[in-house]
Amino acid sequence: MNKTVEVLPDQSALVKRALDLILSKIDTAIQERGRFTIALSGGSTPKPLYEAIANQKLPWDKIHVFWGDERYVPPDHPDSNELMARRAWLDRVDLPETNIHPIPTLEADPAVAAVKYERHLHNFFNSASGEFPALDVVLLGMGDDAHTASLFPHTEALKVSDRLITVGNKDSSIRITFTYPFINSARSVIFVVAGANKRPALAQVFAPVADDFTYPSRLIKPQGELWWLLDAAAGAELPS
Ligand SMILES: O=C(O)[C@H](O)[C@@H](O)[C@H](O)[C@H](O)COP(=O)(O)O
Repeated sequence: MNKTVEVLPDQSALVKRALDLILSKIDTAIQERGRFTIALSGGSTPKPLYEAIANQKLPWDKIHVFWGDERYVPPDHPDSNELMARRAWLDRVDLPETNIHPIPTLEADPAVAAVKYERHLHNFFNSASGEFPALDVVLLGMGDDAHTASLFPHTEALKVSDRLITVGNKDSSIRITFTYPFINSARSVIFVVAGANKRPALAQVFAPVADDFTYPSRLIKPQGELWWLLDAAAGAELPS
């Protein structure tokens, strides 16, 4: 694992750095493999980043967008990560609809939706059950409880290591999420974290010893690149 931690002076510098890093990953992926694959995170932090990506001139037909997690709500629900990304980015560019791979959230049983998404991923990457295909980038946020994607502290989703996709939960609200081994199969995992409220969780995630199930972002140890992009409010107290 090749880990890089960068603390940027403020949120706009954080967004600019994340944009530049993602643009470089897009160039490399398209040069090397003819396409770029990214899994998006939800929440509030990435919205300005998605808006900034939408302002770029990019080979949209070579870019494929997935989601690393999703709230189990219809795609037109205000809490939907898909809706946020479409409004901030995808609806504003000529990215073909066939390049947008949302997590299904209309099945009565979320477990069926998880299996469907996993099957879709295996078909897209031409991988077999039991294999963990590598996306070019998995973009992650981190909650103030050190959760990432929808891998929340002390939940069953943290124990799933033989699937790509599983059902998660934040208290009683159901989520669909990448498993931590699938996140770790990415070529690059990029955390974008802002705000002083994230400091205590970051201290635990970066501590030499702490419980992974209490601080799930500690489980993210990709064999590829691990980037932590933080604003000063979040990263000020981290040991350099
Ligand atoms: O569905 C979600 O909410 C996200 O995928 C989640 O993992 C998010 O990244 C963190 O909760 C941080 O959220 P903020 O960026 O809003 O702090």
